[in-house]
Amino acid sequence: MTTALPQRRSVHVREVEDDADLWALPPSGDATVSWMHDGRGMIGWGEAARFEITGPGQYEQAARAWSGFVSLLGGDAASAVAFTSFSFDDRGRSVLIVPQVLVTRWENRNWVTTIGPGTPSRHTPIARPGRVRWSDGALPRDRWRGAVAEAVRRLRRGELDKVVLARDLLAETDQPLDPRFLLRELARRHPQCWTFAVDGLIGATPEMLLRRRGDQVTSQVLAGSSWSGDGEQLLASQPYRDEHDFAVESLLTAIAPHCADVRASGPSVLRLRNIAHLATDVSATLTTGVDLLGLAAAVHPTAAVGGTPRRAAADLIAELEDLDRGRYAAPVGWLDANGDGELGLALRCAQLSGSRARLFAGCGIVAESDPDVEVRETDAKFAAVREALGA
Ligand SMILES: C=C(O[C@H]1C=CC=C(C(=O)O)[C@@H]1O)C(=O)O
Repeated sequence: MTTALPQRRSVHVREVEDDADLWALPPSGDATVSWMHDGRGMIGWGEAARFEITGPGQYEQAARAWSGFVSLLGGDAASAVAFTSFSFDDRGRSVLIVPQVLVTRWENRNWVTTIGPGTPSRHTPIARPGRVRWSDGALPRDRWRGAVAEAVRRLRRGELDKVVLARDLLAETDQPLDPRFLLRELARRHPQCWTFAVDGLIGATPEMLLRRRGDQVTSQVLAGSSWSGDGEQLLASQPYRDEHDFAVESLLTAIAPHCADVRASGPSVLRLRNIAHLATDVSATLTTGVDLLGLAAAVHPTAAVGGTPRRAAADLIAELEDLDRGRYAAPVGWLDANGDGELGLALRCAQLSGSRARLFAGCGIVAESDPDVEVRETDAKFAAVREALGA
């Protein structure tokens, strides 16, 4: 684990009357973090602390790092928040960032929390990316279609029940990418989604993996998608319902040891700008006192991003996908000093680096899946970031 954890820090909270463009508040795109949903949420900048975590046990390592920082803050910890984004698996790097300045917007009121003295930095205007050039990622479209066809063969042979395969797409822009630009465009187009930014991973995810408030846990499982029509046809399709049920079942099984009074209601249809999903709402009461990160360790990867059985799906993904998922499709969000917070799945997102963006999109595959339909489903999922980049 690498850490930037300076001396004891103090926290200041004040309310500001300001309905300025929230996305223009960070002085630059670098080190901007966000978690916004329908005009509410948090945006921050600067780093009061940063933890980078690698290897096995990333959730436990992150929990230790965060509780160490919280005890350093002492009585001030109540208003501190960390933004986090996990690696999809143990091979990657997870990150936990405590912003120096945090603006929380709720019911049209803004609170600003500052940790430490804050370093004044020059404000740069939000920059547009200019022209965008597109190229293939790890697998060109037709080879990825072939990978899906092979997965379907294995599913039909009964080797597993469901697998989620993903592909990437590369964008190169005239100007260095400004995360604030992409965030603003995503938030404008996808108010129902959580517009997130952590360490250059930027997106607008529709999927709330886990929300913990005291002993209450909620989740909304998404799986089974349609980009045409109003999505009602998903409810009538047994393969889509099966694809969905595997994802719900994986979440329910993983939280069961920690919870009582588990309720699942669905599926219903969640209609988004470019796509519709089957959605099931889950709520439960915690009985073991496990914190948000402990729950994430238990549930990730659900079959919305991995598959069923989990081990067989992981093996098939490694064999067929040919992709480093990085932090795509893993938990992303925020946590507080009480172990409460929200973690979505990092979907409809891109990893930014200078003038380059790597976009990710995946699909749940079952024995009845049609590879051509799955390719078009990834196109519909890429559209969230593609449209925002091209704005
Ligand atoms: C893996 C992705 O979506 C998941 C979430 C909703 C619907 C999904 C689907 O229908 O395949 C996926 O399980 C993605 O957007 O990259």
